[in-house]
Amino acid sequence: MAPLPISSIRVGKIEDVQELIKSKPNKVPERFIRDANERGGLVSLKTHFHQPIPVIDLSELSKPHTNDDFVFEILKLSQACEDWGFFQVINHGLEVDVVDDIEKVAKEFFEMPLEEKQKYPLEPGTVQGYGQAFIFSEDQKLDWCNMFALGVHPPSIRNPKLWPSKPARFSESLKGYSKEMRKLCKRLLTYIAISLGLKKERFEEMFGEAVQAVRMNYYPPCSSPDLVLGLSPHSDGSALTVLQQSKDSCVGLQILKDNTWVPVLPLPNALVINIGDTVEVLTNGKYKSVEHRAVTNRERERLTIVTFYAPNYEVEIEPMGELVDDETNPCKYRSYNHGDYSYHYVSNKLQGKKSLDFAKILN
Ligand SMILES: COC(=O)C(/C=C/C1=C(C)CCCC1(C)C)=C/O[C@H]1C=C(C)C(=O)O1
Ligand SMILES: O=C(O)CCC(=O)C(=O)O
Ligand SMILES: [Fe+2]
Repeated sequence: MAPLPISSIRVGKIEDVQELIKSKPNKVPERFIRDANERGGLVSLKTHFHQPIPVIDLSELSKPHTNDDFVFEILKLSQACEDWGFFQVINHGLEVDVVDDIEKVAKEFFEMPLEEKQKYPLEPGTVQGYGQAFIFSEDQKLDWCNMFALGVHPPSIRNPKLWPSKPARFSESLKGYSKEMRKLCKRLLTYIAISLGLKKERFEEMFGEAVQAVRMNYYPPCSSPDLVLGLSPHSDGSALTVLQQSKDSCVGLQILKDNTWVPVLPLPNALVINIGDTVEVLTNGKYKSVEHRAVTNRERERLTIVTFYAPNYEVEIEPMGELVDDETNPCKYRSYNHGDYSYHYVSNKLQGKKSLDFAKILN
């Protein structure tokens, strides 16, 4: 995936949010203040009383496929993917140490002095390094977030200059974590295949050597959370995304359902999974990538660690034949190369589900 021509991109000064709040400004700088139509929006209050995002128990899915519990959980999974595009998984079997450790090193990374973090800069037009991605003009609003993103797998997408030497355990920890996340994504894709009535290896066989990237998002507290956004609304370009929220995380992630922003309440030891654009295309829209965003908190910081899992850049993507029917369910997306989609995705600002227009067949 070729980088964008950096010289043509003028992004103006991108202030580091952690540094900004150290000076305790009495007003949020203009560049972070969202237009009225982007702020707040309708937020569902229902979630304050019950938990609407489906919860999938992976221990039920470890049972023999003929077991009623397995079948019941697969049905729940299929409903979750169809109706929400999001679900949380519990009893995922990930070692506590692996999960805790990445959180610790990520925290240590963001707590380092700015000069240290700036040794790994995210250059305009790229998506790896420390800073803000998806900024393409001087008047584009900024997210109330510092992020650090790295390509992890295959090793050819790694930029070794951006893998930090401090904290000392960072690289080891990230490699160990990514290995476990890769296993989890492969496992989830087998269940998703089964839930669609496909053979369980269907996605893996198609994906080749899957691309995997990690993005660590650090949202400092904001004195006027209603004026800013932690992360702009978007859907993920991946096939599947796994989001880990730090132990003491407050609510921050919101998903757009029926025109309402629904907060995702963090569950202890759970991971949030969402369907990315690639699975939406492969399933001909049966499972949808859902628009989501992050909001900030007046008093509390928030840290999330996000894994994007996607097909190899060489792979041709199109709705799977099994899920298309010329009469009853015609093909809604054209065929394209996943490397081209990745390039398209990272070359445009985050703007809801706009990226997918790349693939939609418009009638
Ligand atoms: C800041 O980065 C992102 O939010 C992001 C980028 C992911 C990537 C890297 C950090 C390294 C190279 C590969 C890749 C583009 C995946 C979001 O990624 C989405 C977009 C696509 C496409 C995807 O698969 O995940
Ligand atoms: O931090 C969050 O809650 C959301 C992160 C996210 O959507 C992303 O990094 O793609
Ligand atoms: Fe996302």
